[in-house]
Amino acid sequence: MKFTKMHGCGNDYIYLNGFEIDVADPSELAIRMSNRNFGVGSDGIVLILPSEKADFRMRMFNADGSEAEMCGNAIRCVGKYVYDKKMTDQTNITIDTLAGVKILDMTVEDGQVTYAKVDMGEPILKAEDIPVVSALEPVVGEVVEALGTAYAFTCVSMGNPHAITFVDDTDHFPLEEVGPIIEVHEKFPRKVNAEFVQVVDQETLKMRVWERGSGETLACGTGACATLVAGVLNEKVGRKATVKLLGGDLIIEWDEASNHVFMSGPAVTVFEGEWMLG
Ligand SMILES: N[C@H](CCC[C@H](N)C(=O)O)C(=O)O
Repeated sequence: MKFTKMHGCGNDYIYLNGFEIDVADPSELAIRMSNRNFGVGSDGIVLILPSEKADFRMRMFNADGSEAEMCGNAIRCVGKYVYDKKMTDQTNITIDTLAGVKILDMTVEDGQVTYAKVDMGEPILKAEDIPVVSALEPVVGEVVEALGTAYAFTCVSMGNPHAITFVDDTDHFPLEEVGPIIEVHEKFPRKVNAEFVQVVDQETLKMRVWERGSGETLACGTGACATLVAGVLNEKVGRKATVKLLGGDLIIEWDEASNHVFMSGPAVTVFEGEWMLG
C-alpha cells in the first residue's frame, strides 16, 4: 500500500489515498504505522476521501488509534496532497471533517503547495460542548491539579478539545510528567489536548503541547488556534499572533466580525513509501 509522509511544523502524519485504497480498520492501522520502531513512524495517519459535501473529506487517527474530530496541521497537508497530485487544480478548496467543512486558501510555488490559510471556524466555548466538567462559562481559570500543583486552565474546542494554561518557561516545563495526567483527567470526558503557553509579547506566544492520543508533538494546529483564543480571553494577546512551536511557527487570527479563527502555516511532503505489512 502506497503512502505519503508529510508534516506541518513537524507534526508528522502518514497520508493514505482513500480514492485508491480501502482501509478496513484505520484505527488499528494507525497504531501499527505510527510506531517509530516497528512501523513508518508518525503522530498518526490521515485518510483522504471523496465527499458529498465538500471537495474532499479527511479522517485523522492519532498514534493510539483514536479518531480526532479535526487536525489543523494535517488539513494543510491534505490540501497540498490533492493539489500536488493533481486531484484538483484549485487553490481554494473545501475539506469535510468531523468538525465540519473547512475552507483552505493555498499558496503555490513552482507548481506545488507550500503554505495554506485555513478558516477553522468558530471556537466552541460552552463547557458541555468542549467537553469539560466546569461551572464556568466561558471556561477560563478551571483549576486542575497535577503532581501537587494547581493549574488554571482555559478550555476551548476547535472541534477537538483543548485545555490551555500559561507558564513562565515552556522550555523547562515538565511536560512529560504533567501532560499525560491532564490528558486523561476526569474533568475531560473525551480526554483533552493540553497546551502549555508562554507569553512573549502581545503578538507572540510560545507553546508546547501534549496531544490527546499522540503525546508531545512538535506542533498542533487546532491547539495553536485554541491557544490564541485562550490568550484573548485571558487578555494576554491581541486577536492576531504568531504561535511559536517546537517545529515551526503558525499565524493565528481570531476575526472579531466573523468570530472565525484563521490558521496559516506550511505544509511539507517528506517522502513517498510502500507499506509492506498489510
Ligand atoms: N491529537 C488531536 C488531533 C490532532 C490535532 C493536531 N495535531 C492538530 O494539528 O490540530 C486530538 O486528538 O484532538
